[in-house]
Amino acid sequence: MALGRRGSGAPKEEATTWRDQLSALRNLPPFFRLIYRTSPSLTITNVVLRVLQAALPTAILYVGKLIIDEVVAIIGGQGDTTFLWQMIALELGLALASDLLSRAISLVDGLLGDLYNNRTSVDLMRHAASLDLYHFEDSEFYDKMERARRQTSSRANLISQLLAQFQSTVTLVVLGVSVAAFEPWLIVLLIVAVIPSFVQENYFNQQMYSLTRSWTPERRELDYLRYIGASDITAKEVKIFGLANFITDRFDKLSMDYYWANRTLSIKRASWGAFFSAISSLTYYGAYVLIIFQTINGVISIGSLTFLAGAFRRMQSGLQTILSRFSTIGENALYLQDLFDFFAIEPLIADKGNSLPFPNPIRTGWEFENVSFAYPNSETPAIKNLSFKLPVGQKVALVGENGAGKTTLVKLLARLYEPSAGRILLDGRDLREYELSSLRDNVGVIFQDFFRYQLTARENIAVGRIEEIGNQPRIEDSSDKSLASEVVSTLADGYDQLLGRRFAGAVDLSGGQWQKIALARAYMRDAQLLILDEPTSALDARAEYEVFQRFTALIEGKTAVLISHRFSTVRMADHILFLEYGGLVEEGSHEELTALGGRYAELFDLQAAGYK
Ligand SMILES: Nc1ncnc2c1ncn2[C@@H]1O[C@H](COP(=O)(O)OP(=O)(O)OP(=O)(O)O)[C@@H](O)[C@H]1O
Repeated sequence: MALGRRGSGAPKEEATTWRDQLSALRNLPPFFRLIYRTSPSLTITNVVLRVLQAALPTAILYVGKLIIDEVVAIIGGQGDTTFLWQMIALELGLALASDLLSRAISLVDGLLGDLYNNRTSVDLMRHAASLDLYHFEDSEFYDKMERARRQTSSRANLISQLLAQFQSTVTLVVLGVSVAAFEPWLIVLLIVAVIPSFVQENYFNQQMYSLTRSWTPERRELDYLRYIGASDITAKEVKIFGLANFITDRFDKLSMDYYWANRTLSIKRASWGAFFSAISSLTYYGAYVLIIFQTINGVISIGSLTFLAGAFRRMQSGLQTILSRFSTIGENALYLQDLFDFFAIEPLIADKGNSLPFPNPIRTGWEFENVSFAYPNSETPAIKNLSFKLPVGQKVALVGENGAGKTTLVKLLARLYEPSAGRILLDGRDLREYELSSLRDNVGVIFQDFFRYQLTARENIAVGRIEEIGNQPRIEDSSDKSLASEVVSTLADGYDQLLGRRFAGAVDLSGGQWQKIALARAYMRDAQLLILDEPTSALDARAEYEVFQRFTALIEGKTAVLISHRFSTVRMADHILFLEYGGLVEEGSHEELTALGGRYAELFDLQAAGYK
C-alpha cells in the first residue's frame, strides 16, 4: 500500500501540458459518437432546443432597446403606443420561451446523461470481463480501470458542457454581429479583458487533472480502506482484532494528505481567479462609461445604451464561460483518454483465427510438455518444466504442500493463463489452437476460493451453467448429488432464498453448506473435464463420505482433476501427481506411491498418524 508515500502538498507527478490537452480534444468526436449512439433522438432534440435558445438573449435585448426607444419617443410626443404594447408582449413571450427552453434542455441533458452513464457502465463491465487474469494481477490495470470507472459518472456532464458550448458560441456570434454593427471597438475590448483569465483557468485545470491522476492509487486505497472498515466480510475480524482505529487512522491520514495537496492548489486557483475577475469587472465598467458618454453626446439612443451595455455584459460573461468551458472540456477530454485507454486494452488470451472447436468427445487427452509458468511480476516460476499425461477418462489427483503449484496447474489447464514455456496439448494439438469459448464450455473448475454470490440459492447453483437457470429439474438434480438440497430444504424460501449477509432477508450459510452449494455447480456444469480444487475441505466427515459416494457418478466417464490435502479424496484417483516447488517429483497410483516410500508416503503417514 502506498501510505506514507507522500507528505502534505506533495509534488505532483505526470504534469500535463497544453499540448496534451489540445491533443486530447481529438477524443471529442468519438465521445460525441458515443453520446449519439446512446440516444440519437435525445441528442438531436438537445441540439435543436439549444439553437433556439441561443438566439433568444440577443432578441430579448434588442426588443428591450426598441421598448426603451419607443418610451422615450412617447415621452417626446412622437411614439406609437400600439407598437410599444406589441413589443412588451413580444418581450414577455420571448422570456417565457427562454424559461421553457432552459427547462426542456436541462431535462433532456439529464436523461441523456443517465442513459450515457448506464450504457458506459455496462460497456465497462463487459470489457473488464473480456480481459485476462493477467490484467487483474496488475495494479496499474486497476488504476486504469478506476479512472475509467470514474469517467462514467463524472463524464456525463461533459455531454451538457459540449452542447452548452455549442449553444454559447451561437449566442456569442449573434450578439457579436449585432454589437459590431453599433460599436466594433467593444469587441476588441472584450477579447483583451477575457484572455488572461482564460489562460489562468486553463493552467489550473491542467494542474488539477495532474493531481487527481497522480493520486489514483491512493484514491483506490481510500476506497479499499472504506470497504474493509465497514463490510460484512471483514466485520468479524475488525471487531475481534480491534482493527477499527488502525483502519480509520490510516484512512484519516491518507485522506488528509490528499486534502492538503488539493487545498494548496484550490487556494492558488481561487486567488488568481478573483484577481482576473476583478480585471474583467474593470473593463466592463470602462466600456460602460464610454457608452454612457456617447449617449450623452447624442451619438446613440438611450435604447442603444441599454442594448449595448446589456450585450457587452452578456458577451463578456459568455466569452469567459466559453473559454473556461473550453479548458474544462479540454481537461475532461484528458479524462476521456483514460476511458478510451481502458477500452483499448486487449485480452492477451484470445482466439488467433481459424480456431478449432473443442473435440467432442476428446480422443486421447491432455499432455503437458516441459511446461513452465511464472506469474506476472513474480521472479520465481510457480510451475517448472512440468511434463505429464492426462489421458481422457482418467481421474487424477494433484497432491503437494501449500504453494506447490497445484492451483496454478489447473489455471493453465483451463487456459486462464498460458505457459511461459513449453506446451499443453489436447488430442495432440496445442491448447491455444482451440476456440476459447468452446474450451471454457467444456472445462468446469470449482475453485477452492469459489465465490459466495449474494444472490438466491438457485442462482448460486445455476452459475455452474447459467444458461440453464430456468431448468429447475437440472438444478434440483445437481443439488441432490452435491447434498446442497439438504441445505436448501432448511431455507425458508427454498431455492428463492437470498444467501449471504448483505441484503435484507438474506440468510448466511456455514462454510460446509456453502461448499455443498458450490459443488452443485460442478454437477450443473457437466463438462468433459472437471476440476475440483479442495472440493470437500469444509465438509464434515459424514458429508464427505456421502459426497464421495455420489462423486463417482459425477466423474463417471469424464476426465477429472482433484486437488486435495485429504488422502481420503486422493485415494479415489486413478493416478496421483505429487508436486513440489512447481515440479513433478512422484507419480503413480496410491498403492504405488505408498509402496515407493517417498514424499507422498511420508505425507500420507503423517496424516494417518494424526488419526491414530
Ligand atoms: N496470483 C499470483 N501471483 C503471483 N504469485 C502467485 C499467484 N498465485 C499463486 N502464486 C504463487 O505461485 C505458487 C504456487 O501457488 P498455487 O496457488 O498454485 O499453490 P497450491 O499448490 O495450489 O497451494 P495450496 O495448497 O496452498 O492451495 C506459490 O508460490 C504462490 O505464492
